[in-house]
Amino acid sequence: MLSDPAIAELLQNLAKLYVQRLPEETRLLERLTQELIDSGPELAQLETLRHQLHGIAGSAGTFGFQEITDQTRTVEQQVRALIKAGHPTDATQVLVQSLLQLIEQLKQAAFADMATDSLVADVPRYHARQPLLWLVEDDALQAAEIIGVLEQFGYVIRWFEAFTDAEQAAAADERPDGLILDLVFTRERINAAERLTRHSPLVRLGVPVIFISATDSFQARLTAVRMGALGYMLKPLDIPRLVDRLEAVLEQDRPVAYRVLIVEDDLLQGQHYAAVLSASGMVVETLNEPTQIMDRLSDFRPDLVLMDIHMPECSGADLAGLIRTYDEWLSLPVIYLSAETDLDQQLMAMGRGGDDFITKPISDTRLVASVRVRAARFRKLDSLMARDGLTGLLKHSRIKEALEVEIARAERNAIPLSVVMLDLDHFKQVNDTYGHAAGDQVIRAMAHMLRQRLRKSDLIGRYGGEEFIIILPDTTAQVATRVIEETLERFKALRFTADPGEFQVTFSAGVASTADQILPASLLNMADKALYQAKSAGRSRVQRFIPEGNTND
Ligand SMILES: Nc1nc2c(ncn2[C@@H]2O[C@H](COP(=O)(O)OP(=O)(O)OP(=O)(O)O)[C@@H](O)[C@H]2O)c(=O)[nH]1
Repeated sequence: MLSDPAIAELLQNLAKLYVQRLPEETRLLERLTQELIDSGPELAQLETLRHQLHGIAGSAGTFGFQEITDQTRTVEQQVRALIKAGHPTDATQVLVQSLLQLIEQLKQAAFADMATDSLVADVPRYHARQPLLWLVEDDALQAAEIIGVLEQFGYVIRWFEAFTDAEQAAAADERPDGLILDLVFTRERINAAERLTRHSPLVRLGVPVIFISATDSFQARLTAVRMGALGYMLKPLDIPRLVDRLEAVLEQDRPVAYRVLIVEDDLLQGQHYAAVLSASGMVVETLNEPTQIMDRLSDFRPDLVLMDIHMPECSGADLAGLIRTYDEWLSLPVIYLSAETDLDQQLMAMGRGGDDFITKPISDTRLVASVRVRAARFRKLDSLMARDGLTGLLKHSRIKEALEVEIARAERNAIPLSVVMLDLDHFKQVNDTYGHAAGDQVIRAMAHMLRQRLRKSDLIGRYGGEEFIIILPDTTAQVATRVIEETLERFKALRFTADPGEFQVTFSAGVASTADQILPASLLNMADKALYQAKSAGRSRVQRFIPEGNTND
C-alpha cells in the first residue's frame, strides 16, 4: 500500500505526464480542424474527430482540467449533430470556431502550472494497521490478563487505570478503534464513564464501546446501553468471547480492501484511477490488453471491474458480454467508466452485460464512493454464499476452489505453496463436558485467531465441523510450520469459561508444501496424512509432511 505522500507524488507525476502529452493531442486536433476547413465535413474524418474529442473529454477532467472537458463535450455534440445531418450545414463554421477555441485552451493548459495538490486533497485515506483499543480498568492484574490475550489476537492495547486519563487522551485528539471500559456502579464511576462516552470527542467519532462489569441486572445493562454500549461482558471475563464481540463490532467500522480490476486502454488514466482507489484502501490492478481478461479475472479475483467502453481492439460492452458467457462470473459487477454521455449508447452497453455506468471525468471522491458501494453489495452477497455462518471462513467447496486457483497461480509463477490441515483435539469431549455452545465458541476463537495471525493473502476455510484448511501462497514448509506452531502456542494458552469451569483446547495440524517436492495436486492428501501423524504422535503438535529421501530444509 502506498503511503499518502507517495500517492500525492504519483498523482502529481501522472498529471505531469498528461500535460506532456497535451501538445501531441493538440497537434492532432489542429490537423483534423485544418482538414475540416480545407475539404469540408467528410464522414470518416468527422468520426475520427469525434473519437479524438471523446478521449479528451474523458481524460482532461481526471487530471484537473474540468473546463476543457466541458468545452470538449460541447464540441463533441456539434460534431455528432453534423454526422447526423449527413451534409455540410452552417453549423460547420460554428464547429470550426469552437475547435479553434478548444485548441487555444489546450495550448494554455499545456503551459499551466498545475495545482495538482487539489487532485489529491479529497482522496479518502486509509492506513492498514492493527486495531488500537483503549482499556480502562483499575485492576492491574485483570488488565494484564486482558492485554495479554488481546495481543495474541493481534490487537494493540493502551491501558488507562482511570477514566480521567482516557479523557485527557481523548481531549488530545487521540483516536482508538474501540473502547473497553470496566464499569463499576458507583455514582462517581458512572459519571466518569459518562463523561468519556457521552461528552468526549470520541462520541462524535462514533468509537464503539464495550463494557465489562461484575454486575448483571436490567438496570446495569440499561445504563450501559444509554452510554452507547455495543457489548456488555460479565466478569469473570471470557476473553475469547470478548474477542468475538470485538470482531463483530469493529468489522462494521473497518475499511474493506475491495479488489478492483480496471480495464482501460489509456495508460495514464488507468494509473490515475488505480492510484485514487489504492489510496482509499482498495487493491487495484489495471489491464490494458483486453484479450487477457479471463486470465486476469481468475488470477486476481476482483470484487468489481471498472471497464472503459471505447477501446481500439474490442469494446468494453463486448468484453462485458464475453465475461458473462462464463457462469462463474455471472454476478461479478461490471461498471462502465466512460466518457459516453449518449443515453442510448449507455443502455446498449448495459444490455451487453454491464451493471452500471459512471461518466468520465468523475471526481476522485465520487469514484471511490461509487466503487465502494457496489463492491460492498457484491461482497455481501458473495459472502453469504461462500462463507460459513459460524466462523465467517470459506465453506468447504469454496476453499477447495480457492486451492485450485492458488495451485495454478503457484505453478504459473513458479512460487512455493503450502497447505495446512488443522483439527481441534478431543473436541467431542469439549462438547460432551461443556456443551455445544461452548464448543461453538472454541471454533469461533480458532477462526478469529487464524484470521488475526495470518496474512490477508492467506486463505482459511472451515473444511468440516472442527477441521480447518489454510492455504499459504508463496510460503515454504518451514515458514508455514513455524506460523502454525506459533498459533498453537497462543491458542492453547487461551482459557474458555463455561459450566462447569474453565478449560483449554489444543489442536493438531499437518503441513504440506510444494517446496518439499510434493506435487500440487497431492498437497491436500499429504497435509491430511501429516495431520494423522500429528494426532497419532500425541496431538497438540504441527507435523510437516516430508516425502522419503527429501532433504530440503
Ligand atoms: N460445538 C460444535 N461441535 C461440532 C461442530 N462440528 C462438529 N462438532 C463436533 O466435533 C466433534 C469431533 O469429534 P471427533 O471427530 O470424534 O474428534 P475429536 O473428539 O476432536 O478427537 P480427535 O480429532 O481425535 O482429537 C464431534 O463431537 C462433533 O459433534 C460444531 O459446529 N460445533
